Amino acid sequence: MPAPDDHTAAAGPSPRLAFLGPAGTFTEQAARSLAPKLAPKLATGQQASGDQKPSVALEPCSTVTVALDLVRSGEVAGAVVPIENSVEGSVPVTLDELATGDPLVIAAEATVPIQFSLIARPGTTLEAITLVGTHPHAAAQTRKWVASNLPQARVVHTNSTAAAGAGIADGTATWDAAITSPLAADHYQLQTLAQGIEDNASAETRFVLVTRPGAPASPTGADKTSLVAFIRTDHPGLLLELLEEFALRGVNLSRIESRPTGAGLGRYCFSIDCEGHIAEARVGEALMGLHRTCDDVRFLGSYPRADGVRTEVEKGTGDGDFREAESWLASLRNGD
Ligand SMILES: O=C(O)C(=O)C[C@]1(C(=O)O)C=C[C@@H](O)C=C1
Repeated sequence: MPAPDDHTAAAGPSPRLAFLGPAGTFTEQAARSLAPKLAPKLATGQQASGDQKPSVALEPCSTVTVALDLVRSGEVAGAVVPIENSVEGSVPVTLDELATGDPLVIAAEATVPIQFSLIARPGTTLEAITLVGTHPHAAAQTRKWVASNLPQARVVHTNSTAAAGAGIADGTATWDAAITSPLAADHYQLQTLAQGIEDNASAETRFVLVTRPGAPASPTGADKTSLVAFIRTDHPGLLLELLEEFALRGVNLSRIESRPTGAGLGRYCFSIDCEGHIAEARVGEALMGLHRTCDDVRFLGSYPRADGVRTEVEKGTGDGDFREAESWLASLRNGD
């Protein structure tokens, strides 16, 4: 179990929220914004009147796997982990952890704009840097800047961006500089050698709040549903059939990607986000269709979209349309 940082620790009965740490990760920023969703009454870090502790205690973890295992074992109420970056794509470890092991669900999502800084011990010059530490997603998002400004340097991957900064601060790092969030420089008392070094200035990462399974929050009209479909047998048109379950019911997909199941070469599952809530008929019917035709469907939660964009319900696919069609069918069956 990682030691909580002093700025995040809290004693007593506060619910605990794990996140990919250490302090200063982008995930910590997301965890702070998602914490109120775990304990809706009080926000993280907000001191209640008198001596009361912050409502949610943030628990930095060394990896996504460690954070999610703490949720599975019940040691924490939830975990915030990165799932998708607008430049580098999905975070495979998160998709795979959610697709396997004891079931977990997504309760909420948040997006964080991503800007990177190059940080090092005070006095370090760009010319002196031969090794740079950072998270693989951050390395991919700063590749061009590093090639132009640190052509002599090699990049080594760390568990998170802040872990690379922490390593320099505590003297355990083999690297001379770290690519981190701008906040990490202050936290680890390192010097910012360059800021805004991201190759794409509008990059953002989506983070999810993961909990043990429970009833999803009520529909808001601007929701997303996540699931993993494990196919039965590979055959021509399989992906088309899967997509048809959604298309026929007017359900728009916001993400679909195949991931290996680990059972052998060519054995894949599909990780899917679609617009809408499982409580809505068209989404429920699409899931039932998948349930009938797939080997297994893992429901990963229905939760409000971070961007608040309301789902456009196509004509003929609203809950009322499904109800009307059902009563029409019943009347035919009853001979009315
Ligand atoms: O290392 C961090 O600071 C993280 O929060 C992880 C993470 C990621 O997994 O993509 C988050 C956002 C950035 O894209 C880089 C790294």
